[in-house]
Amino acid sequence: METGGSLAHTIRKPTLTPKAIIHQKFGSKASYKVEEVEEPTQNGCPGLAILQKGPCLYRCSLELPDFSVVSGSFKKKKDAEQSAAQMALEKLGIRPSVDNLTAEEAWTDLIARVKYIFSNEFLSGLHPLSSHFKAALCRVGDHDGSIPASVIAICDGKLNNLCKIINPKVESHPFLVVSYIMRAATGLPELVVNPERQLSIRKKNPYPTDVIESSVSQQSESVTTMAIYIPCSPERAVEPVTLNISPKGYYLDVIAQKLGLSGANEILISRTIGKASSETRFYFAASKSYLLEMSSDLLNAKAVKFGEPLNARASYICGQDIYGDSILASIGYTWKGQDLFHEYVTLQSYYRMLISKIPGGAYKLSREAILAAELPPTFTTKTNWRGSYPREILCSFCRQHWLLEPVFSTSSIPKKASLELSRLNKKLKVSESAEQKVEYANGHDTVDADAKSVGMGSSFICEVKLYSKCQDLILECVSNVLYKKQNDAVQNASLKVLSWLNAYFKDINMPLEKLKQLANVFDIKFYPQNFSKEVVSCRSVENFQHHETLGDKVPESNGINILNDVAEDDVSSIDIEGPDSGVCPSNGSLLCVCYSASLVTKGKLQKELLESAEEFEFEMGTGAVIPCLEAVVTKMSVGQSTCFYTELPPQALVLAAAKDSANALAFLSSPCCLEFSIILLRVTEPPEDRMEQALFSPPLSKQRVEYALQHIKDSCATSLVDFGCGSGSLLESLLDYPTSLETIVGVDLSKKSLSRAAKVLHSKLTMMSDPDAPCRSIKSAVLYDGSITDFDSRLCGFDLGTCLEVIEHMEEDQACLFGDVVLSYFRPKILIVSTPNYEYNVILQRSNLTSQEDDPEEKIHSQSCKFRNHDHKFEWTREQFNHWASELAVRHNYSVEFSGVGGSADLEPGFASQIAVFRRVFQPKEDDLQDDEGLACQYRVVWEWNRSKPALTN
Ligand SMILES: C[S@@+](CC[C@H](N)C(=O)[O-])C[C@H]1O[C@@H](n2cnc3c(N)ncnc32)[C@H](O)[C@@H]1O
Ligand SMILES: [Mg+2]
Repeated sequence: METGGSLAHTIRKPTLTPKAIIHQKFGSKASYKVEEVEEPTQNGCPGLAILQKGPCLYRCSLELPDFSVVSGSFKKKKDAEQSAAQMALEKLGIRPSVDNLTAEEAWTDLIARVKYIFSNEFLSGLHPLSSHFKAALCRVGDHDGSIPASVIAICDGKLNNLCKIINPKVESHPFLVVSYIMRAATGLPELVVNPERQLSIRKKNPYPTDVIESSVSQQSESVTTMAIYIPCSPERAVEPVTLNISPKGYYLDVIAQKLGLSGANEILISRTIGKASSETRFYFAASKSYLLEMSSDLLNAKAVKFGEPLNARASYICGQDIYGDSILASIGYTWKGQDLFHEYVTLQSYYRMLISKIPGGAYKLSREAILAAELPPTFTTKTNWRGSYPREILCSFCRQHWLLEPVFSTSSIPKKASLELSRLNKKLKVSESAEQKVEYANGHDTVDADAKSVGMGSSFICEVKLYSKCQDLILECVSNVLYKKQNDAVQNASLKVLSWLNAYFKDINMPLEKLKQLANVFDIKFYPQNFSKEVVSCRSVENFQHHETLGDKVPESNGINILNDVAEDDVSSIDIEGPDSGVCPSNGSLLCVCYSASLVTKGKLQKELLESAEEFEFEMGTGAVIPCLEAVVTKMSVGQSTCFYTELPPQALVLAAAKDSANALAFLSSPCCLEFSIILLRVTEPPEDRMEQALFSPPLSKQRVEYALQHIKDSCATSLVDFGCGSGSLLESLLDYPTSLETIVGVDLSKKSLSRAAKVLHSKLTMMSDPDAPCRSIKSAVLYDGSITDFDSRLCGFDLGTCLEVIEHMEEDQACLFGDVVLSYFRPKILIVSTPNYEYNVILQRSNLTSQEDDPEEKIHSQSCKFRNHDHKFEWTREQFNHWASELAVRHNYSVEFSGVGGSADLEPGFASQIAVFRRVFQPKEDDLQDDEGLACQYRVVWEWNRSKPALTN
């Protein structure tokens, strides 16, 4: 025997203290603070208000970029520090560097542990492993306590840790633990390792009868559970199997039998899949040559070579190499008691495990909308995000792929440190914008890093790093975007990593170059070698990434119009049922739909429901659902319903969604497609509108209308043009009041909004045709499709121009361009421009927070505020707005006055909506206007109404 002998030349495993590991990982970013704690002594004096002084103890708080920990109390400062570091390591998921054992000591401990496991004392105790012994002892005539070594390997954490000290390769080759256990048992005189019995170990002498009688209480009922058989050959289908375990049977024997083996002793068992508490594992035949490995050098024991080929599907799900045919089952003994725990593993759960390996799949599962949901490319707001948060998904991804917990480091940049900031800006990748401005992500929640315009509070950037269990860096993501909230920075950085990983998994054969390019897009730097070693454990996997379109393309004549892409024309052909309620989705609004997705054969003869939801919420315009669904709902208003067809998604998704996998599989054998039926139940306006309605009476939008109305009255205006009229809310409201207006015009570039505006204006104008209607003065109304930064001579020289809550929806340079175009070419007598006052957001948010969110973290950051609507490209402070408007007025010979609605000018922080009223200083001659520009007709009339001939004009 050469047990232990080969360790004589052992090199001491360098053992790092927790503090040293923290230092390696965080350097100066880890800050320790030790404080004295005076713990009151317990010598008891009830009612005494003066604390008794006890011995002086120390407590250490360790602050890391992403979190902090506080140690317990220690007599020595350095112990407190080490303890805090240890706590931090545990939080980071870094395995404690155990008890600083050398490999040699660990080997001695391991032998002792194996010996203990076979003791009488262990059998009568409560341990998942002793439950195995008890069950195995019940096998007819098997009183020698024979047990598979692989069971010991999976059930005993202590042994596993010791093996890792002996040989770190155990981390990536967990089956080596079996070899070490076998070898330890071989050296113990009281145990028998019988090569005939493969990987089993038994006691030389049976347990004493009294010990068996006192500890073994037979399971009284038989257990039936479902498992999945995954053949090694990818050509053979994955199938459900039933495991029947009789009261006298040992479940591992039953599994072995299903695998065509003689008994439990021939089985190898994988580590658990999914949650740490799960009992879901793979079972497969141990290689006959397994024992041969035992003769090799203890320290350098190699991964065992298996005779059978790799089972690609099983290995992919497990993240550990599985050989030959295998069974996936969720069964075993736990710490909770001696009863056998079991759960059904169905075909559906198999496919769910398969898709959960991929970030996009994990997201779909968290939304319980496998066929409808997509992982959005950007994190918008906590209130609008549905499903697991990106950070959560990333953490579970790392667990699934056997990596360390991701390490997040956020840094905050205080507003005062403007110098710092601009320096940092230069270091960061700067967007195309000419100014030194950090790129906006999705236009909201990010901070304009231009030092002058940083509002309040500080801003955050976040860096994420993924490490292998051996602490090799796999990838890092350093985002160049500043966020006002720490959480947003973390979520967005996580999402970048997830998006990149997702793209990779969807196209696993992507050339390295392309993968690198994609990484650049997501601000990711990855280390291809480490990445492929850890994440790409198995390349040849079926299903999720392969888009298997079953059957042929459908001939149109089948009456099924399949939405292949989401081009406007494609979607416009679908039939929408129900009256138009006028309540329509817009980007940023939260939609609630009721939907069902079914497999239908292409002749529409048969249908199988796959997935349905009575209420499914998503944020519009963020890519949170499959593109077809998003495109279709833009055509709908609340209360309407529709039905559309898409090509089949990858088979794994269909089967993960299907409740009845057998039926779904039967369907998939003939050409079919997916049918979605949807009803649009609700549209919740973006937060801006929600806040405006909730906090102002009358609502801010109404106050803006009234403000414009006052100017119409004061100036006796006869013509009005509403720049960026949207759905025509201002124009429509004006019709409710008697005014001097004769011509009203609206311009917008959203066709959808314009058609809505046309509908409401048309019905109101025709309904109000009686001579007493308030709007009887109106002679004509026109809606134009065009951009307000372009000039159109038909809108020249109007009495009044309005541009309400529009400029902030344009890029800042476009807003400035609009200012110049409108005052130099259109030249209305009066122009009213409104836009949010950024400084007012604190107030909106505060009320919003107390009413909507109870997240303490949010509250802490309530001082730092975001834009009101994620479609906003900027929001100005009063100073910025005044600056823009005053300079503009001077340039074009206008005067300007400032005002607003919501709040008051005299009370900080001013109005909620700030307004500039420009007045033309001199009257140009009619000719001047025309001559300057000639007849430019850049806008397209989309709707027109004339009182004289209303019927002719639309
Ligand atoms: C928040 S809505 C305001 C609508 C309306 N003024 C109101 O107060 O209800 C902003 C509108 O500006 C429009 N818009 C943005 N940029 C535009 C441009 N360059 N030309 C025309 N309209 C534009 C959008 O289509 C949208 O309808
Ligand atoms: Mg707005």
